[in-house]
Amino acid sequence: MTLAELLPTMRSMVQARLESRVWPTGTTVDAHGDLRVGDLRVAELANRFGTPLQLLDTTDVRRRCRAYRAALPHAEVAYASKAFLCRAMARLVADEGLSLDVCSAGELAVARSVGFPAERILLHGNAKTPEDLKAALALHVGRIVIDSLDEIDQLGALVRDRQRVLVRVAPGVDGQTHASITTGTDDQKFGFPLSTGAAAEAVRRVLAEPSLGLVGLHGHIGSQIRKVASFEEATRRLIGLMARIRDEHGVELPELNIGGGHAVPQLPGDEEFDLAGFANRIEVAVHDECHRHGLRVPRLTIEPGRALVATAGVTVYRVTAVKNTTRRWVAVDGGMSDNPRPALYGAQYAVRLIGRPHTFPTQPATVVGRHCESGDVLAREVPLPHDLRAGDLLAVPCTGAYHHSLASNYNMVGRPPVLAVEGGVARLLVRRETEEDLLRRDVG
Ligand SMILES: Cc1ncc(COP(=O)(O)O)c(C=O)c1O
Ligand SMILES: N[C@H](CCC[C@H](N)C(=O)O)C(=O)O
Repeated sequence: MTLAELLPTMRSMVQARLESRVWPTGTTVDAHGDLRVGDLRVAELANRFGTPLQLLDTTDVRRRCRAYRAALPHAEVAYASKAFLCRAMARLVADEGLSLDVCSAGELAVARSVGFPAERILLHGNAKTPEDLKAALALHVGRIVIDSLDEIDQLGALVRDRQRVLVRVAPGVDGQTHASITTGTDDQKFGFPLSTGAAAEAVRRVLAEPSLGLVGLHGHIGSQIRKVASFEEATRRLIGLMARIRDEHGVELPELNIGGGHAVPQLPGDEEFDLAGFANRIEVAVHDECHRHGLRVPRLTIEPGRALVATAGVTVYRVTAVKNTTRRWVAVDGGMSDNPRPALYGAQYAVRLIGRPHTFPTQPATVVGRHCESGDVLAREVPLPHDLRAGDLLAVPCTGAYHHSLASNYNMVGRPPVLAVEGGVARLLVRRETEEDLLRRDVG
């Protein structure tokens, strides 16, 4: 055996695979704190591309796309692009044979720029603007998901030929997640409640609009939902409404879209979402309910966002200051402008020192950002080495979904770059936002 052949084996002997569910598959770390993602040294990438840096392990994304398609071979899997979108991501999703859920003319523009098959695009949104609707119609997107009675009139007036639509229903199911990402209950802004008769009324109005072709119902009950039973219950309720539509209008709808929202582990001890159990129980629920009502089985669509990209993302920060006052505050060069989730949803993160060995015991630290808000906290009281100091690198896993897409320019800080890592090769997907970028929009 040559040395080159032996090297991978020798490396794997000293590198421990990070088994934790929050890192991209195959992430390793050695005794020197050398973290490798996509077979690349993260500390080296941080030095080369600067910090904060958002890494996306595209092998991990592909693996998850394939796992979803394999688990639900007869269903349509549409990636909820709000979780993270750029051209490379849209191309990857297209290559993997998934459909795409977009929410604005902007997201549509990204999809269009890479020639994403329009037939496989769904347009969502509770407040679609005329520009959103016109862009979707100009591109001939496959389906538009209607979210208000106003939209029925607005869309009806814009459509030239005929547009296939779904009606978004709030099925009255509480997925037991954070209130700000709960969308299945009656008292929130998305969709038409089932319980009040609003959904049935919306269906009547759509059917009366000759330019709209109603093909199905849609129900997305929220995000970071752990229990399969919540999806099952929503599915059963939506099929119940399909049966009533058949009875009242003589129309059997061919599509049922139950949205996304599958939880991902945020912290190392969190449970993994039971995808196989979900696939099995939803299939059974669909068949049972359809059989009970004498309905033909509709084609199922699901719309995972977070579940496809969250775990593929790792953010790297550099420590700018360590301050011991009431507690140990560790300040980094990013913060709520690249990750507003702790402030918005109380989201929790694991944090790891990388790039150097540490022999000291850990001690609780609160990792804060650089922004002018006391709520700019990335992780509260997490164990970090006792000797942590300015200049150190910290890696935060599970930052692939709703990080770059929720990022802002608060305090005129440019958004971080997104770097794809795959099989030892790094590829810049989105470059760092510069001061020049920020000033370009300021035309006054
Ligand atoms: C209509 C719709 N589908 C799917 C999703 C994806 O949710 P998640 O990323 O939790 O899977 C969302 C959330 O933004 C949504 O609003
Ligand atoms: N729009 C999604 C939730 C997005 C949650 C996301 N913004 C996050 O950071 O968790 C929904 O309606 O369920």
